[in-house]
Amino acid sequence: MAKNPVRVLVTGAAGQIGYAIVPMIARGVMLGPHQPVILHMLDIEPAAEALNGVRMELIDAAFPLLKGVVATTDVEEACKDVNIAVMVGGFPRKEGMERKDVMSKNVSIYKAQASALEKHAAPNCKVLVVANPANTNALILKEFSPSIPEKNITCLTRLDHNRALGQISGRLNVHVSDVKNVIIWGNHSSTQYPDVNHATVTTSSGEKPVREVVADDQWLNSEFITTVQQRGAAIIKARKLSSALSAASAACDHIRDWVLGTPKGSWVSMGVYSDGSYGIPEGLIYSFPVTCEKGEWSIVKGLKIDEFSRAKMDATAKELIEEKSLAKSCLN
Ligand SMILES: NC(=O)C1=CN([C@@H]2O[C@H](COP(=O)(O)OP(=O)(O)OC[C@H]3O[C@@H](n4cnc5c(N)ncnc54)[C@H](O)[C@@H]3O)[C@@H](O)[C@H]2O)C=CC1
Ligand SMILES: O=C([O-])CC(=O)C(=O)O
Repeated sequence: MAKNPVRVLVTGAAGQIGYAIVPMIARGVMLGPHQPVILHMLDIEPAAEALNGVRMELIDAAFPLLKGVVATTDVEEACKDVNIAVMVGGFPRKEGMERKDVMSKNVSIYKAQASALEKHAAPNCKVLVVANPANTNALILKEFSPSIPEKNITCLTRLDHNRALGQISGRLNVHVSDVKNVIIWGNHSSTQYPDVNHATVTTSSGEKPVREVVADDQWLNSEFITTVQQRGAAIIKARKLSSALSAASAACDHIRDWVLGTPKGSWVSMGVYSDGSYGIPEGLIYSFPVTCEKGEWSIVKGLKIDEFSRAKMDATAKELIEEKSLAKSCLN
């Protein structure tokens, strides 16, 4: 029997990430090759003509899975009955800025869009916030949409997770798919902590700890971490624009694994509402290792945390607490 289409909202759809992600969604990269979709695209009035151009291109691409397109500048219309909301709309940072520098512009957008989602989205809509500062925007969205279950509001740290996998696979000269279970802890910012202490690599003699195979703690504890933390800035420096194809691809990975499940024996990183696991204060959207099954994520429990990791996990939590109060002051 033909499956009912899933309605997927992309905000900021006329922007760079929007332009990269909508064809991925329409081709089944996000929800699988047998799941029809209806795309809802939102942007603001100055981008209306460009948004219409994207709509025309989607028609011209004749995607078999694409059963409809809503392209609008009306947030209420955009949110109507959506099952998945990918929140990309906002202002990207430019060279020399930290992600929290776009805070005042972006948190007010997330406050406003929270109520539209709450009123109009389908029950159990899954929300992924991509726009920066991603964790804090997601927290604001959560606070202003009290009827959306907190488990349904997440932010994107999968790009950082994938960047970490990329760095390890490059260093070991192995396929990226042979490396798994890195962790991004904390904020999607330069304080994030990319942790390889539980990561493994598949070798000809079986699965081995990444730390043992890399055999260079000095590199793993310094250059590897800063490369992942600063990768967004390096892309901005090179492209004069922030990451878009990798961000779009990571957003598809995030939703796909959340909806369809993570492979047995592996986890991914997602920014989720802290339940106090690993001593991280509740009331923050913090990136944890998670597994997903039947459309629900769960934090991987019981991993051993050494002193080095503890300090880094606490430092990024501290930054999120500061961002939270800065965000609240921007909204006053
Ligand atoms: N979490 C992550 O891993 C990543 C996050 N980002 C963030 O994603 C966001 C989007 O990046 P780009 O696509 O490169 O930016 P962009 O500037 O190309 O596109 C953003 C779009 O959002 C639209 N927009 C602005 N206000 C809006 C509103 N109130 N409602 C709907 N749409 C609105 C703009 O008109 C524009 O078309 C930025 O905040 C960027 O920093 C970027 C890369 C990775
Ligand atoms: O760095 C930025 O501002 C864009 C972003 O979030 C990333 O590439 O990780």
